[in-house]
Amino acid sequence: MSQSDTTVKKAEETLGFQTEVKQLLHLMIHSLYSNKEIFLRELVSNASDACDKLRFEAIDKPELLEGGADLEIRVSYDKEARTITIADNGIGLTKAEAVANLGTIARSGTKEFFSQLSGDKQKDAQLIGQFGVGFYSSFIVADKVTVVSRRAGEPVDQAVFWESEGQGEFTVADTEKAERGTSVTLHLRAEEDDFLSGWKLREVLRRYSDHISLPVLMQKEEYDSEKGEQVKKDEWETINQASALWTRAKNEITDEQYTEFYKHVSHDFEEPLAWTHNRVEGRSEYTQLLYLPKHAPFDLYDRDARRGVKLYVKRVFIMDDAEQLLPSYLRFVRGVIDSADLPLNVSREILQESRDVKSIREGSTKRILSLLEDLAENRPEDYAGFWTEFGQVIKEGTGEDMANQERIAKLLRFASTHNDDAIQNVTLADYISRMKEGQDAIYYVTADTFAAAKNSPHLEIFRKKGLEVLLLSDRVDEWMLSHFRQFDGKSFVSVAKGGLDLDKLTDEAEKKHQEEVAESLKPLLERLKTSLGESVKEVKVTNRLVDSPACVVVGQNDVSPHLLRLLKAAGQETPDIKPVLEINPEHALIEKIKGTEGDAFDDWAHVLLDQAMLAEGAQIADPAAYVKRLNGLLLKS
Ligand SMILES: Nc1ncnc2c1ncn2[C@@H]1O[C@H](COP(=O)(O)OP(=O)(O)OP(=O)(O)O)[C@@H](O)[C@H]1O
Repeated sequence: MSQSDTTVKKAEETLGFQTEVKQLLHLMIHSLYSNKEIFLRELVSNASDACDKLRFEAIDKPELLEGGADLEIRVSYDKEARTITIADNGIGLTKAEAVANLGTIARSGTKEFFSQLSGDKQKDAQLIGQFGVGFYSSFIVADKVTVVSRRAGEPVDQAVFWESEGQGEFTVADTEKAERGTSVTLHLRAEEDDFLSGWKLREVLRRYSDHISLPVLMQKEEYDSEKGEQVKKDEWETINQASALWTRAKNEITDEQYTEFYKHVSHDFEEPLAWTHNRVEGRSEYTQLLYLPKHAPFDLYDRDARRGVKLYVKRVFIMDDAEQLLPSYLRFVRGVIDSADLPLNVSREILQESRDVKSIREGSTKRILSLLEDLAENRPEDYAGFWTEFGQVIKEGTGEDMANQERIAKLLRFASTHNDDAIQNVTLADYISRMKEGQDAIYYVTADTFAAAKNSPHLEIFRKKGLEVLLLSDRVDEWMLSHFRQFDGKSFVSVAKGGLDLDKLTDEAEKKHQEEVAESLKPLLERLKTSLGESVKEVKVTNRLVDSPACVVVGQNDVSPHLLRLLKAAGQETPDIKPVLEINPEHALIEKIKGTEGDAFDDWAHVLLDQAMLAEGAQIADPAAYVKRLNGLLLKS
């Protein structure tokens, strides 16, 4: 007889799953079948979290322990009924919590997650893994799941019964439960008999629960020669090490255990990229076990996303997502920090002001930076993968963490004209080692896209002179450069701003020639300014162009056009900055314009300006007028 048949049930009602749950269930059953064992990891992980939560709540309310402080997880199976049960004596669920937590997904990033699914099983399995499968993974092997739970502190008859076949709906009812905590029973699908074996369950559970600090128990078994099979005994035995992984000595922990622990704390499906495990003594005493994930979560840029690491105080779980323990630009780091100094009743507010937390944050930041430096140095391919996933967030660190700015700067990777492709793999040290004699600045161009940066007319003279330019097209770049002005004594200089001083890189004969040309073009410059009026601040001759007839630049201290566009897109007020039009005296079009008069000259002047704006990636004030003028000129030529 199965559990649901024997349980007292009152006020039974049937409710529908949230649409997203239905979608997730369907996808999971189809995509994760080859990883079906993970349901055990997820359920044991939930049971362990539930015990952690109880231990924490019991600090203030010891009565919640109801006299039983030994927290544990029991796993059993029933061959006849074809069920597996995972039971914990943790915090438990009320009926309302069961309906909310086991019927919906209320998580940031849910929408992005569903929009990224492709229908390709392997890719989707990867994505689902990153998203976190949790409790619902039970349905990979079960065609019915029954949960009976009582929240710690509630009376025996205030327990909840929850059951579902994982299709569209679930049933909830009031019931009774003598022991506090949660018991999850899986009614296995016909083809899942493998799991109905003490040997098989032990094998999988050892792998998935060895890092958990709570004991995981199973009934002892003995071979009965009369029956010719294993028989269960009344005695239970602990099948895992049951000591918190981070408290063990490094040399006693295998990579597999580190990896499993990561999956437990991060809810990630994949292996971590790297980790660092240290016991820190001195001003502040704590243990840190911190991991770098391989892939960025969906909600890396979501303000409400969960971030941060788990905080323990003397091995007692205190809170998830303790974001104060690491700076925001390291928000992707997962793991555990166990402090020996903080009080057990520490709150998020206290964390914000605590000196111990400050020293933990500083220490942990340094450890992560060392881990990244080590990765960059010794596992460059892995670092390249890391950079693709998290590089933009690391760039935030240049402004957020001034104390470590130099170390962060060395971790940065850029695209540049040296390779001319979008892969960000140039370090600032690489750039500096290739600087030309007389060059004292690090040149860069910012644009909305890599293509716009790479094809910017501002780069022409740099390409001609063989000067390398960083090609910046991440949203965070402008922000970064507003905080990060120098590296190794060299300033960052935008190639798109006025006052570009290439003097030292130009020889005397060339300079003389430029001066003569500029002098001879003075009348043309004045005519252009008169024709363009208030649309431009000034018209000048430039030596920065090679193939293009003209470009627009802003003053050295003005906001760049690219930043202006970002600000506008973000709905912010923007200063009204008029560009300077710079013309290329060597270009055939400029030669041609010189000889025109009247309306034709006006048309040329405006076409020149609008083209320069377009090449910059800017919008022009009157596109229709531009097209009309251009067509007129084309017809005449
Ligand atoms: N054994 C349990 N005891 C008490 N509450 C539980 C238990 N199992 C699940 N829950 C509740 O149900 C919620 C949903 O669980 P689920 O495993 O789906 O997601 P999760 O653990 O929060 O996140 P993730 O998807 O990242 O694993 C949990 O957050 C918890 O509140």
